[in-house]
Amino acid sequence: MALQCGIVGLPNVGKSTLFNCLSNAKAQSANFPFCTIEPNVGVITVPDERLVKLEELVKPQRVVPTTVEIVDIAGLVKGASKGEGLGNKFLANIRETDAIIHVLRCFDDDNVTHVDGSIDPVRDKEIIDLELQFKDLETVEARLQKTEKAAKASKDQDAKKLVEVLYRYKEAFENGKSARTVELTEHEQKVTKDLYLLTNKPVMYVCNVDESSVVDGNQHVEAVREAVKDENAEILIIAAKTESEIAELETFEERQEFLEDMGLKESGVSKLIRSAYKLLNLQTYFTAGVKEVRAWTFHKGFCAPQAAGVIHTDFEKGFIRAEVIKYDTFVELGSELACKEAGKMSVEGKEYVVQDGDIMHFRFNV
Ligand SMILES: Nc1ncnc2c1ncn2[C@@H]1O[C@H](COP(=O)(O)OP(=O)(O)OP(=O)(O)O)[C@@H](O)[C@H]1O
Ligand SMILES: [Mg+2]
Repeated sequence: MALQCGIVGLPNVGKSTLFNCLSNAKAQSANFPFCTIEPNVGVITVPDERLVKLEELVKPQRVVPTTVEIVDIAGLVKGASKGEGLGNKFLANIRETDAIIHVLRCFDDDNVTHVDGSIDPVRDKEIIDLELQFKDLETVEARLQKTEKAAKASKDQDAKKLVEVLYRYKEAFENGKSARTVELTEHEQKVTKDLYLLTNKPVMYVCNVDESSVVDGNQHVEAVREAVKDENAEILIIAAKTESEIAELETFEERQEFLEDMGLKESGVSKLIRSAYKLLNLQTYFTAGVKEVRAWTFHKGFCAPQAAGVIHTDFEKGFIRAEVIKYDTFVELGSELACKEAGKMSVEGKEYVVQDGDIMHFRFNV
């Protein structure tokens, strides 16, 4: 279930720099547009304080965190949807991701070229949005051509519904709006599921700023905030270049000191990883044995057997029940045994919807 977040933006806005801070794989970062051509994929550990706490309490032989995949995609330019600047290839890369981290250049630096000659993140965002919308319009029109006639002639309600939604999408794109602004009922979602529209993917924005703007932002960040205020999307302010320098420091203490000097408690990329995880609609449950304390990723809304299947398919097939302790209770009482004795371990069946932070023990039979 490896879901991916793609880092998207214009060329030279700091995507690879950000990716480098995230991953140990050093993506090539340089001051010329189109430095990245093949997408770099990083499997990135999700920082989770709960895991640290559980380690203290359980003292296991090892601790295994959960991960999220992030892909550094090449910069898109105006005309990408028409194939400009290897646009089609890069758009295909975006289509393969499950969510978008849209990086916006919010730093002034005459030494770093901007493809459009000036710093204007709102304009930049619109360029990217437009290209993605153009591509989606193409997808929608192609689908209409294929299905419209047949849908009209048939009694198939799903097909009719599909055509109706396709027209709503078309109208949105023609008005410069993204697919995610079109609200759909459950049925409508079902019939349009296989469209895989680019502008339907969840999005968050990263304002890439200079070191001095990292706490309070700057006028570019303000402009972005204003421009996306109706999107209900998260905005993170990160000084990617500075963070990439911090990432080079040897020890955790050195890195922490540097961050504190900047006025930060934790690195921007740490926040970013957690936000990416949330954007993908992922949550974590734990297993906490003396051999191993481990974080597991599941989709929000998974029932216990599905969540068990993340560990092993046998766990799902032979699922009998799950024993669940809430994280806060575990920390409060200090051990599984104490929770059991206090009657704080619940026994749950197939219908149980697993919650973020649950400490799980699965009973199964194969
Ligand atoms: N916050 C920042 N302040 C100043 N310079 C920065 C900042 N972030 C990145 N840079 C610089 O901008 C240049 C471009 O960065 P990077 O290669 O990461 O861009 P990119 O978005 O990956 O570009 P491409 O689309 O061409 O792959 C590099 O020289 C990098 O050091
Ligand atoms: Mg790059």
